[in-house]
Amino acid sequence: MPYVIGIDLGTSSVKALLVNQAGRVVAEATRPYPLLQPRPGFSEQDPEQWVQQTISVLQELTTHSQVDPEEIEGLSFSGQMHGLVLLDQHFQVLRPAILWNDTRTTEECQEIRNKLGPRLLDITKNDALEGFTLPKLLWVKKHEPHLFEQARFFLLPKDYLRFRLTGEVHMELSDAAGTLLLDVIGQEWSQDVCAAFGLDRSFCPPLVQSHQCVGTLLPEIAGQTGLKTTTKVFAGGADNACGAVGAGILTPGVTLCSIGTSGVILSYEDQDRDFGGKIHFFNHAKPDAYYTMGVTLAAGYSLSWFRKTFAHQESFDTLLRGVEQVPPGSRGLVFTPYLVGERTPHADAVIRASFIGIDGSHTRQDFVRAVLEGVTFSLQESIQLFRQAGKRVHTVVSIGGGAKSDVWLQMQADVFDATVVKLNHDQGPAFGAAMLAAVGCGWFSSLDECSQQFVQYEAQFTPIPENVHKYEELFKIYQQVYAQTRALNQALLPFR
Ligand SMILES: Nc1ncnc2c1ncn2[C@@H]1O[C@H](COP(=O)(O)OP(=O)(O)O)[C@@H](O)[C@H]1O
Ligand SMILES: O=C(CO)[C@@H](O)[C@H](O)COP(=O)(O)O
Repeated sequence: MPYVIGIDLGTSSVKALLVNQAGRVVAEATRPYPLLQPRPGFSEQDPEQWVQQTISVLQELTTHSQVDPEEIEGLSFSGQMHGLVLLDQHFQVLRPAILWNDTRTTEECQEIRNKLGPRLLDITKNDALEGFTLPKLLWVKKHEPHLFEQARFFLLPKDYLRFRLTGEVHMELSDAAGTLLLDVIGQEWSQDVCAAFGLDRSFCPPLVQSHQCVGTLLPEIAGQTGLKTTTKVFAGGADNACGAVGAGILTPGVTLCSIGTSGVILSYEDQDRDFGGKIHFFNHAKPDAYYTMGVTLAAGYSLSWFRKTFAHQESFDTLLRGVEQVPPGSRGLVFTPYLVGERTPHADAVIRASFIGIDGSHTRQDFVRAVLEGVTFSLQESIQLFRQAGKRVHTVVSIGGGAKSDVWLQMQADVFDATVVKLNHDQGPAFGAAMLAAVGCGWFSSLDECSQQFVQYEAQFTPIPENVHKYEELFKIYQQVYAQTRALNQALLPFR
């Protein structure tokens, strides 16, 4: 039977899935890599680690799965968005990648808004936010001119990984949408934006569609991974676009909640819509389609930060043990997840997280539940924006590491007041990447057709009316914390 591989280059780890023609996951492998935080607000990774850990997960898939590598027809990618990988004329990486959750670029964002005015929204469909790629380019130009002088072009994380596996340089459309250099509706690099910031068009790599075949594996990569030089490589998509594909979000109606390092609420759009930059608007991995999205910067990261800081050797399952016994509201403890600043609905690089209401009787379980609740409230702020824009949010497909916990899934149903469903596997974006490879290989004529066979839901969580009511009250309290801690965090900034 033929197989495909989906690779998700996440922020905490790379995951790879081996998927058969019936859409079943027959093997999976994961390898972590560290987040480098040299200064508060800085967030970087070493692209070489992405490459080496990907080779390692592919090796594991071919070694442990018993599948003949000849039968693995193709592979594709999903990747953390917006990260800047700067390359010189010899394709050498010039500095560590600056990631999506890095907030050093507030000044550059203002410069972009000032220079482009309303054209920014017309062309790119988005506001200038610290996480996006263009502000990062301008930051390097200003603060590291000696490096910028050597730069010939830039790539995004999974596009760099694909380049290292194939030797071919491209950027894929759904990810290019998050650079602030793309004309999102025209689906081409914006000459206007490039010119406004003195960037030569050759700085932006050739654009490709998600399901497009861009080459095959380099001989040394085939040798190291156990795959074949004939394995076809398809472009792939932004992790949230791939998460939507993997969750079957290919028509309007159903909403996506993804809790990875970030947290995302996403909704399919079949045409251009104007949200005034309040939520992101990007190209989907499905041709000529789009999606809207609100982002919590530290969603799963809030839980992993808590674990690293207060329960270092424990698994997430152990950490979460007993939280179902804690009542909604964590006995009067509220957490806001602003560990690295925030995006939606408060685009604010200075705000930081709080626990409000700590009582001498609170236990660790209360704190853990408060973290889960705070992250979920933050996602509810995006759901509220969607509902205010006239969208009906009645069913939410939940994916990402956070969907591994049934307690968290039930909490999502109660806070969102919507039915929450989970997939029959726990790897949404990697599965979406595998679907792109399946369509690219010609197994299906479209992603919609592939989705009918591949996407299956396993469990459903319905809102518990009593909890919905409690969370409505608690959400009002949660929402006050941002405004009430803003000035305090401004004052604390010099001490960070
Ligand atoms: N068993 C679990 N229960 C609840 N949350 C979990 C569990 N395992 C992982 N997570 C959460 O998922 C996050 C990682 O999700 P993942 O989708 O792998 O992220 P990324 O794609 O950014 O690397 C962790 O930071 C953690 O908060
Ligand atoms: O910045 C965004 C979306 O705009 C993030 O969603 C990144 O794409 C990272 O994703 P995860 O690693 O959390 O899946």
